[in-house]
Parts: sequence; structure tokens; C-alpha cells
Amino acid sequence: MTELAVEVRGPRKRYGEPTAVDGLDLGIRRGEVFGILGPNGAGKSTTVEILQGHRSRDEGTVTVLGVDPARADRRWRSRVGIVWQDESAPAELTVRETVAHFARYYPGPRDCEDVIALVGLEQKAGARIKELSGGQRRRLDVALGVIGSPELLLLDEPTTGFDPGARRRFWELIRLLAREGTTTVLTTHYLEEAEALAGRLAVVSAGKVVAEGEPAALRERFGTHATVEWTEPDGTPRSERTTAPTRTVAGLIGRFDGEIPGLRVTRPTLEDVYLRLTGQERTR
Ligand SMILES: Nc1ncnc2c1ncn2[C@@H]1O[C@H](COP(=O)(O)OP(=O)(O)OP(=O)(O)O)[C@@H](O)[C@H]1O
Repeated sequence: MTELAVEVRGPRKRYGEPTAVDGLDLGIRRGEVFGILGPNGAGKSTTVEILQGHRSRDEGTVTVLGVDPARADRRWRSRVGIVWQDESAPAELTVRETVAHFARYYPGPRDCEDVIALVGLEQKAGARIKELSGGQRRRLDVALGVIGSPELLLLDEPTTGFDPGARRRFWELIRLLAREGTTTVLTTHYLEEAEALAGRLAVVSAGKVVAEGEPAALRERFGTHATVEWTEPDGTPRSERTTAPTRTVAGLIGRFDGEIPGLRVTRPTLEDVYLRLTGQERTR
């Protein structure tokens, strides 16, 4: 059996111009949490939908848990957990009824009450779906994605609308599932989420992968410039972008007698690297 849970080679999907997915190659290992980052319209949802078997592709080979999702059967579906961008669970059912209803589709589901607690909906277990807030609805979507004990979770912007506490709880859930061996693929616009959760990331832009690797390695590879900031004796704030911040600081030490006012050395964040890779770099 292949070590890769997801293998995508040369996929293309065109709705018109430009091509939505244009050779967005991915190799996602079993058991890893893999993040897909990219600006609006980069092709993330289209890719996740192709992996889920819910969108056709024009070209390329796609293998998910050893199967082409375009030809997947019910057994394959029970091994894959999906969090839809807009779930359409019946509004009149309660949270508990909905989770129990979805659990029946799977051969080895998790315990319903456990899952409700894992997404923090214990207090709302008896509430009807139509009475939930947007963030609570989204938490229910996540519960429905994990209820079947999937081998692979495919999550498209799972934490949109989550408050910070719910987001942290979600991170804990993904880590718990990862410890159990679940592979997770998630798209997100939250850079700190990608950094906190993903062992590896792909940054996509215009339907292609523009960089891939561990978050720290991406920062190292693409975020080569640090910024050194200080204040001149006349009060003028200064900053310098440099690949050799130690040398800049050494120069300042030579010029200043004692403490350098306002000295700060900042390394690029994942966000800086992301903005640079996707052509949205700010000028500091
Ligand atoms: N059903 C569709 N019909 C026509 N064009 C589509 C359709 N779905 C997506 N597209 C186009 O394909 C491109 C990629 O869209 P996609 O939804 O995959 O991007 P995304 O990276 O998920 O963006 P976002 O961050 O906004 O969710 C966009 O230009 C979008 O307008």
C-alpha cells in the first residue's frame, strides 16, 4: 500500500479563464496534517472538492486512499470525513439527533456524545440546528466530518466563524485525531492556524503550488530578510531589511555609545513569507 494518503499529479480544472487548477501537484503522507494556503480564487476549494470526488477534473491523476475519487464507492466514502463549506443538515433536528443520524452512515463511528463534547457543543446538544449561531453551526459541521472515524479528513476552511476558544478546541481535536493516525488536509486563511497545526504546507497561487514544506522551513527558505529597527539620537526612526542582521547590529553598536534606542530585530513571519510567495507583499 502506498505511503501517500493523497497523490495528485498534473490536475487541471478549467471553468473559463484563468484555469482554476493548473497542475497543482500534491503528495500527502499518511498520518500528517497538511495545510493548503492561498489567496481567494487560488483553487483551494476546487482542489479539495476534486479530492472529495465532488468535482470532476479535466486532466491529471488523483489518488486518495488508493482510489480515484472520481470513481469512488460507498466504502471509500465511509473512510473519508468531509466538512462542507455549507452543510445542509435538516434545520428541525437537534444537534444530538443530527450527529446520531450521520453516525449511522459509517461502519465504526465515534461516540456521538464524545464528538459533541469535542467540538464544544455539549450545552447545545438538545438545541435545533436552526437555533444555532453561525460559529456553532460550523462546529456541528466539524462534528459531522469526524463522526465516522475517518482515515482521512478533508476540511475546507473548517474554522471560519469560530471564536478564538472554538478555534483552539478545534486545533486540539485535529491533534487528537493525528495522534490516532488520521490524515488531515485543510485549507485555511489563518496563517497562525496553518503554523500551529500543519506538519507541512502548500502555498498555492493561480492554481499552482508555489511553495511546499514545513512551516519553519518555508520561513527559512523564503523569509531570508530580517528587519532591524532603531532610533537615531535625533529621534528619527530607522529600519533596514537585511540578510545579515547581526552585521547591522554590530555596526550600530560601533556608532552608539551604550544602549541603542528602540532596537528591534524581527524575523519574517509565515504571513510575510506567504504574502511574498503569493505576490501580495507589503512594504514595511
Ligand atoms: N462552479 C464554478 N464555476 C465557475 N468558476 C468557478 C466555479 N468554482 C470556482 N470557480 C473559479 O475557479 C477559481 C478557483 O476557485 P476556488 O473556489 O477553488 O478558490 P479558493 O482558493 O478556494 O478561494 P477562496 O479562498 O475564496 O475560497 C476562481 O477563479 C473561481 O472564480
